[in-house]
Formats: sequence, C-alpha cells, structure tokens
Amino acid sequence: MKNTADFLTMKKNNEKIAMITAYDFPTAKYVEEVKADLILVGDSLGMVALGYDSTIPVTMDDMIHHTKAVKRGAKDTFIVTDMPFMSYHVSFENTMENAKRIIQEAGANAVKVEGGGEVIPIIKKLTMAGVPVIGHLGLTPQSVGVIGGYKVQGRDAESANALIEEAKKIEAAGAFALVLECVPQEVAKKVSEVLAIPTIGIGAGLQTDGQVLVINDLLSYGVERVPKFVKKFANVGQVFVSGLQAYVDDVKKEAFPEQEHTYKMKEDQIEALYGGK
Ligand SMILES: Nc1nc(=O)c2c([nH]1)NC[C@@H]1CN(c3ccc(C(=O)N[C@@H](CCC(=O)O)C(=O)O)cc3)CN21
Ligand SMILES: CC(C)C(=O)C(=O)O
Ligand SMILES: [Mg+2]
Repeated sequence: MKNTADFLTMKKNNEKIAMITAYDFPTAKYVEEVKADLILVGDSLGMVALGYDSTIPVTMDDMIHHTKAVKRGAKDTFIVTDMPFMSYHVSFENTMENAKRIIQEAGANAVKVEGGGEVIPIIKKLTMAGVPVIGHLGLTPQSVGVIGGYKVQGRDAESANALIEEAKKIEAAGAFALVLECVPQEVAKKVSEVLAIPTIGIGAGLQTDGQVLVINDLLSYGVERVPKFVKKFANVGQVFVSGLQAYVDDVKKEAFPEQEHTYKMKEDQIEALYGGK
C-alpha cells in the first residue's frame, strides 16, 4: 500500500496520481485490481449510491458503513474518507471524535475536508493528532446552498488568487494533498506549481498532479446527467440492463433455469416421493 510520503515522491517524479471513488465491497475490489493509487469514499455516495440530490443529507454513520465495506474489498489500497456535512464544524471535540471513528472504527487511512480559511485550524489539529488530511478547494459541494449551485470556481484573477492563498495555508496546516474541483486549468496549474504537496483535480484540467472521478460517472452506472469534466470510459449501465433484461425474458419464457442449474433426486427417491406415479 502506498503512503502519504509516496504521494509526495510521485509528484516530485512527475508520476500522475490516479484516484477513484468506491462505496461498496465489490467495487473496491475492482478499484484495487486496477491499482488505483488511492480510493476515495466520497460523500458523493449520497447522490450516486443513496439517491439524494445533494451531499448534504449524508451522515457520519453513512460514511462509516460504506468505508468499512470498501476496506474489506481493498485491504491493500490507501483509503480516504470524506468527512460529511457539518461533521467538522460543530466543535473541536466533535470533529476529533468523528475523525477518530473514520480512522479507528472504519479503517480509513486519511480524511478529506472541504474548504479553506475556517477549516485551516481543523486541518492543523487533525494532522497533529496523527490523522492524515486531504484538503478540497474550488467547488465544495457541501456548500452548494451557500454557493447557489454547482458552478466553476476561481474564474477571475481575484478569486483565483484568493484560492491560491487558501491552498498555501492548507499545505502549511499539514495536509498531504489537495483536491481541486471545478476550477479553470490555469488556476489548477498555478496551485500545482506553488504547492509541494500533490494536487488531485476533478474538472481542473491536465496540469494537476493527479485526477479523481466519481466511479459511477466514469463507468456510466446509474447516472443520468454528468458534468462536462466527466469522460465515459465504459457503459456499465448498458451491461447491467442487457443482463437483467435477458434474465427477465428467460424467466417469462421458461428458458431459465436449465438442467445444468437444477438439482435432482436419485431415481429410487423420486419413486418413493411420487409413489410410482
Ligand atoms: N455523480 C457525481 N459526480 C460528481 O462529480 C459529483 C457528484 N456526483 N456529487 C457531488 C459533487 C457535485 N459535483 C458537480 C455537479 C455538477 C456540476 C456541473 O453541472 N457543473 C457545470 C458547470 C457550470 C459552470 O460552468 O459553472 C457543468 O456544466 O459541468 C459540477 C460538479 C461534483 N461532485
Ligand atoms: C468528487 C470528489 C472529489 C468528492 O469529494 C466525492 O466524491 O465526494
Ligand atoms: Mg466529497
């Protein structure tokens, strides 16, 4: 399994970091099989695995439940779990207790927290307590209500500069990586150049130190509309539907189960059961 120092080395060596989300046991097994560098148990699970229309309803218990399943499927991959909405804003004690559960109870290797300014002291405290932290700037979906929609962030030089300053503070606070979501490539490039820690982009262009996508988006599984930054690498939804349709059709026309899927009694027992009839 890679560790936080390895991700720093990868950046130095210009070796790109590939991160993929996973929310359950079988998916985690596949993600480990392709040697993704990190798995993100993202709070996006609220939208793509639980059917909510934002990440706001996702709870600590949801994150623990899904992280445990992912850990069982990917014992040898570095796992990062999102701290969900309001799980790191109520109080210092509550934040530390929540991070403790994610690491100790669920088995994640690190946590991710959204935002700059106000969460800097939290990144510092978590890091000092021995919890590896990833920051997250740009579009921060837990603030969708404040932002007013899922919009590209840092489009003008002023807000871009503000974002770059936040990124530096996140690094200084001890984060070992930074997710940049939905920012122009020029902004992501500059952040990646000024930071020593790796940047992991989603909708941030090619010049970050790594990439992350939501697995349902990249496989086209259970998602209808996807953001512009998504590339469809496979059509798993289509594979699901064709397999399920074939099953339903076979059941209806008695083409399934066949003899090879069926258990049989020995002749004498059939005789005894049916009484020769
Ligand atoms: N399936 C899924 N994929 C994600 O990447 C994702 C989630 N869910 N849920 C949590 C957040 C929300 N995200 C989103 C959702 C929508 C857009 C979107 O529609 N963006 C517009 C940009 C509009 C603009 O120009 O400002 C787009 O057209 O891509 C972006 C990120 C990213 N995260
Ligand atoms: C989109 C990524 C960065 C995320 O935070 C999530 O999956 O929840
Ligand atoms: Mg998230």
